[in-house]
Amino acid sequence: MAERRTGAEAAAEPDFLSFNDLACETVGGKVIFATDEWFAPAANLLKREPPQFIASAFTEFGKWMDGWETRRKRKPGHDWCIIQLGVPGLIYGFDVDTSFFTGNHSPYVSIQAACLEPPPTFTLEGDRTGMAASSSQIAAVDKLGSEMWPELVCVSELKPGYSNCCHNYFAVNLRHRVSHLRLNMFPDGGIARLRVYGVGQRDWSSVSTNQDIDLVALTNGGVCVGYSDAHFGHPRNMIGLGRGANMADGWETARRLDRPKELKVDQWGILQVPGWEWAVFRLGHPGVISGVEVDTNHFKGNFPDSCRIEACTLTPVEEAQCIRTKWTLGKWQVLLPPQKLRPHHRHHYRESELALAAPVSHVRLIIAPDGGVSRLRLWGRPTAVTALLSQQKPKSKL
Ligand SMILES: NC(=O)NC(NC(N)=O)C(=O)[O-]
Repeated sequence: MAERRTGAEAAAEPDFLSFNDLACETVGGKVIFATDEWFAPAANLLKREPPQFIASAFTEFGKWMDGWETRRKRKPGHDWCIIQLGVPGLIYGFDVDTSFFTGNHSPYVSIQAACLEPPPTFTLEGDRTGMAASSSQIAAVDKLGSEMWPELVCVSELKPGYSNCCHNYFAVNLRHRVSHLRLNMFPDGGIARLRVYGVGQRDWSSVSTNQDIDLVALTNGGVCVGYSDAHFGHPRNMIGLGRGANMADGWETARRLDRPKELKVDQWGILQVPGWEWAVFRLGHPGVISGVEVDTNHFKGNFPDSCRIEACTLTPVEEAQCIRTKWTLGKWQVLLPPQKLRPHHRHHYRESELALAAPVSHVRLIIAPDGGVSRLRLWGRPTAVTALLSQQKPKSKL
């Protein structure tokens, strides 16, 4: 479902919301332990879809709620759960979303983190509504010592889930790889979603430099670091796992208002328009790109007329400067020259169609004039970072 936001809402949002949700069920995130799931199971915390409320929905345990909701505690202690991230990595911030929990939201939370190698093997299965942790689950989870994990969010008050204030954002400063979280609610109550915004960190030592890999995939550490418009869908959706589930699982901009009243095309059939939309990604690892896929899956009446891709190499300091200046600076070179696009179609571009054969660290997808793209795949080989110091040369003049 598309999340439609007002300009004021977007302006109040922290920068870390552009990063990937490392805990989402669609990237393999799962809840492996929860003390109590009486009213609604903890697995709901990681659902991709925005929370919903169905006034008439009840279960045999109480009101059906789209989140994690425990029973009103009548004994000492508090409720907590352990979440295994789908993509281990660096965490920049959280959104503890209490949507629709009013009168039953958790008043306080804290979040602790650890990097567990190898990950614990226990898991929760099936519909857990009405359940509580069994003694064998408690014995298994006790071995993790999660009570002592470092705190990323100290005990903090939550706002109830009224539509204008249901997001509780927490920025994180720790720069260590995290694979597991412990979410504590004090003392009990409900939380609709936990979004864990960060950048995946994979172990590149196991990847051969002769192996083609999708360098921009979120599972490989790719991340969106800027965009012009995300009205109906955020560009980070394009680097998610597998094919897009629906239109909401892609990048979709608003219709541009500067489109001419009467449209004209050039000799290659590409629309002549004054404006375009763009999204910039940092690759999970710098590399030479030898194959591109632009997938307009589900975008049938709203696919872009054309796209092109540019690339460059940036140091972290240069990237920070570009972000500060909203990407008005840059040293972009053409990777994929303008291409006419088709609706609901996977477009593949081979090495011979690409214009750059040097290692790059960042790419910019440009669509004209506007529209939706479901997935962007950039196949290539990771290069040693030292290779980036060699000069980038365009393959041919375009
Ligand atoms: N009406 C309610 O939501 N009550 C209870 N919660 C659910 N889900 O039934 C509660 O006491 O927190």
